[in-house]
Amino acid sequence: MPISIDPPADAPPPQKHPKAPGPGERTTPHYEGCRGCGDVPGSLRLASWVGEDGVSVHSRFDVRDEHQGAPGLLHGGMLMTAFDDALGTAYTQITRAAVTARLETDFRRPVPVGTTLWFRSRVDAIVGRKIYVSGVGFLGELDGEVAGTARALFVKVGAEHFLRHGRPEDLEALGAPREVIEAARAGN
Ligand SMILES: CCCCC/C=C\C/C=C\C/C=C\C/C=C\CCCC(=O)SCCNC(=O)CCNC(=O)[C@H](O)C(C)(C)COP(=O)(O)OP(=O)(O)OC[C@H]1O[C@@H](n2cnc3c(N)ncnc32)[C@H](O)[C@@H]1OP(=O)(O)O
Repeated sequence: MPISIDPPADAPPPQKHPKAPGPGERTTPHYEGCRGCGDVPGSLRLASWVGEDGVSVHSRFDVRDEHQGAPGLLHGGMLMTAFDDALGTAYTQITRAAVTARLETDFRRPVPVGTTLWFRSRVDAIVGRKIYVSGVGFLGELDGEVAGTARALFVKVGAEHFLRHGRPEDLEALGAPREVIEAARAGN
């Protein structure tokens, strides 16, 4: 039985981080090696901007041949990747690193190759380490026909999460401080 990811009704509205970009500005990838939003081979190259309200985020994903699952159609897992990244980008405007604990996606319309998918994502609540985020994906234009919807729970983690489970060389490429990389190499 999955644990509920319904946001608590009485949680205060999330406030954007003071250093986050303002309305209409492009967001930066959370990690250049990310296959969702980084500028690397195999990436979906999701691009995101802060919404008019300064808190929500909208994102663009151009669906290409390499994203097919069935002939001429977007793979469902690729759509989930796009949602994961779009929803993740929404929370990074508000708070520090967190990882996806649960991601629920409803697939409402098939998405043909050549489509531009647009997403609107917002943080619904933050309670302790738990970040509740939801989003909608639209065919062709923001607020166009709905291709899918998603909800996610992200759980805040510290640097030790990446040190313990990731690879030192990736931390190095990220420009992490020397002591962080050495600790990772030593297995601490
Ligand atoms: C040093 C350099 C650092 C560099 C950082 C660079 C980049 C940052 C990276 C990413 C973040 C940035 C942006 C995000 C953008 C894009 C999205 C991509 C994100 C991903 O692609 S990320 C990969 C996939 N992801 C995982 O690889 C997670 C694997 N997993 C775990 O690592 C653990 O599972 C963890 C940590 C999640 C929890 O473990 P834990 O031991 O810390 O905490 P615990 O289990 O106590 O859960 C705490 C509370 O969350 C509730 N909870 C937990 N899981 C739940 C579930 N499934 N459903 C409902 N509720 C759940 C519990 O019920 C409890 O709730 P309560 O406190 O109320 O009891």
